Amino acid sequence: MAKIFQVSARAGMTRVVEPVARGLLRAGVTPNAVTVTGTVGVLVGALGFGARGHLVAGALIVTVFALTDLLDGTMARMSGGSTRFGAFLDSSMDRIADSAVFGAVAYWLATQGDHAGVAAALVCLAAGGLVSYVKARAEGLGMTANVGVAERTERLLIVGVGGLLTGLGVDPALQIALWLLAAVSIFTVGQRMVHVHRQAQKLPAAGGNG
Ligand SMILES: CCCCCCCC/C=C\CCCCCCCC(=O)OC[C@H](COP(=O)(O)O[C@@H]1[C@H](O)[C@H](OP(=O)(O)O)[C@@H](O)[C@H](O)[C@H]1O)OC(=O)CCCCCCC/C=C\CCCCCCCC
Ligand SMILES: Nc1ccn([C@@H]2O[C@H](COP(=O)(O)O)[C@@H](O)[C@H]2O)c(=O)n1
Ligand SMILES: [Mg+2]
Ligand SMILES: [Mg+2]
Repeated sequence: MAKIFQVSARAGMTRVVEPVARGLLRAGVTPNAVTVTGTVGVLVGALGFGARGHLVAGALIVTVFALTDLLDGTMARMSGGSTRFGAFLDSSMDRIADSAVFGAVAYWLATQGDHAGVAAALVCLAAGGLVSYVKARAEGLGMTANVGVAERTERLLIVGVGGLLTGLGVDPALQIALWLLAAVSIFTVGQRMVHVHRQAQKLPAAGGNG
């Protein structure tokens, strides 16, 4: 279901993303520059606006710059230059951006004295990081873990809608979104671990490596 949403959302964005990607390449911009710029933009939106309680502005800025994540890979593929370093940079920058988003939300809730909300944001931060770690570790061991109800796009959308609604005065939308996200993120860790376990059972035993 989550995969169907991602694939169709991505297909819908292609018409916008491809001409922009072509234009940027023509202007001499590199995919890595887009990856880094997108992350800096998310940091500004999350830490500069979201953390200070400007939730609507924060959510909108984060959305615009998070969407540039679709551009870098498209540019790399168009220029025939998808690189290992680019893939590493893209994933690493995603973790920095996600940490800033949930760190900003936790910080803002702390300034409001909402300790339960802070706890929910921290669970989202840790569980979201685990979702990605499990996949990275599985891929490092030659398996896959590209499954789960709460992949990155879904996680950003849930916190984004919650932040936007709370920013517009619909309380406690952000807190509800965070607890929901904490639950589905933990569930996704489980889904990925089961997926990896099934693959590992069919493979010969590894020598060492933890
Ligand atoms: C303002 C909020 C209101 C909500 C309005 C939403 C408007 C947004 C409009 C449309 C949504 C478009 C959806 C885009 C669909 C993209 C589908 C897709 O395939 O995305 C994949 C893409 C690239 O992924 P990568 O392969 O580069 O990344 C991988 C991924 O990170 C993996 O993560 P994992 O699943 O494992 O955790 C990694 O494992 C892997 O290493 C890595 O390579 O992903 C994206 O492009 C992300 C798209 C982001 C979509 C942005 C939506 C943002 C919405 C709200 C954010 C607001 C945040 C709120 C801040 C609040 C501050 C108070
Ligand atoms: N700077 C970059 C960014 C990405 N790539 C390649 O694209 C893949 C990710 O594509 P998305 O459209 O999902 O961002 C990534 O795995 C790399 O192969 C790149 O080469 N350089
Ligand atoms: Mg990308
Ligand atoms: Mg990315």
